[in-house]
Amino acid sequence: MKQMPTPNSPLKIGTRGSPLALAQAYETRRRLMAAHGLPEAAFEIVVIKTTGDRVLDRALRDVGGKGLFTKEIEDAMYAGDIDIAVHSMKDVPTVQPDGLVIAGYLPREDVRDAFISPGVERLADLPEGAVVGSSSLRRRAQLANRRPDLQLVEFRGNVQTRLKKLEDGVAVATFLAMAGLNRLGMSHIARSAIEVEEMLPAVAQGAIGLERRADDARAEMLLEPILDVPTGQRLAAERAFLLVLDGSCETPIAGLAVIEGDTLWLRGEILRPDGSERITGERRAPIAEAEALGRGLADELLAQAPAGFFDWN
Ligand SMILES: NCc1[nH]cc(CCC(=O)O)c1CC(=O)O
Repeated sequence: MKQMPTPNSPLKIGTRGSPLALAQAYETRRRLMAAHGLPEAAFEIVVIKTTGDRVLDRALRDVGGKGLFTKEIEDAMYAGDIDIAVHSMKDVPTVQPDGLVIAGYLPREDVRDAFISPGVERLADLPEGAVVGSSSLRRRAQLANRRPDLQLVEFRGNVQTRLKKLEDGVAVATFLAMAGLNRLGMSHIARSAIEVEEMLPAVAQGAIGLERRADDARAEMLLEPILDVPTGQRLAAERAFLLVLDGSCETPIAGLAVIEGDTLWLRGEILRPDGSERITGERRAPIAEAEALGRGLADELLAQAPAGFFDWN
């Protein structure tokens, strides 16, 4: 007998409370309802506040530690307060906590970064010395590398806060993931999408992961029909790459795998935090060798990086 959720015993879906996190949880619920022909009441959305949500006054890399957006959610999963957790995979550490597994992923959204500016159409059109806002270490390093003339200022907060800063002239442009904008129905605020050849995205950008307890047979059965296999293959290569480099969302590492027939094509990049140096590479391998592909490319890049490459200087 399959154990389907009922209004008396709904499947509890844990998420952060940000508008993007909620949109991702609703999308997950919508897909589960459609896949199983179940009513909305079979799924309960439970909002959890994380350290990353509480700390708004500092750049997150100064708070320290990994998983600033995931730890409290995982604790709720252990406690049984939630059954599955919906994550932006870009923010999920590569080392999985004991007893929890990423069951798989929803179909991946646009992987590109968005260029957002009231007055400038494209990244390449920014005038000499322009002030741009970003708190992402990856984007800052990539911009400093490509355009050493630009002035970088810290930009945190939600989309509205950032747009207000642009309106107030604090900076002439900023950057967000296209995926988040699309999921929020806000793609119109992107002035243009930045092609991946111009700015390689973060590992796992645009991918939503679904986590569950390793021994939860009901959650496993319910999630199975909504998981996207190609996204899983791409993420396997990208996350293996990231694991070797020991990075997280807050290190200057970029990586993107795409599928070409039965082959995975992985591009990767590491930068000095100040953008003064960039090491790139690419490799192809059969899909079945996704993890070896990721590790191999990471080793190749690390072999070219002098000691202290990731240190601040
Ligand atoms: N680090 C925050 C974060 N985590 C995931 C997304 C966007 C959505 C995604 O990549 O799936 C964002 C914001 C951003 O980079 O604009």
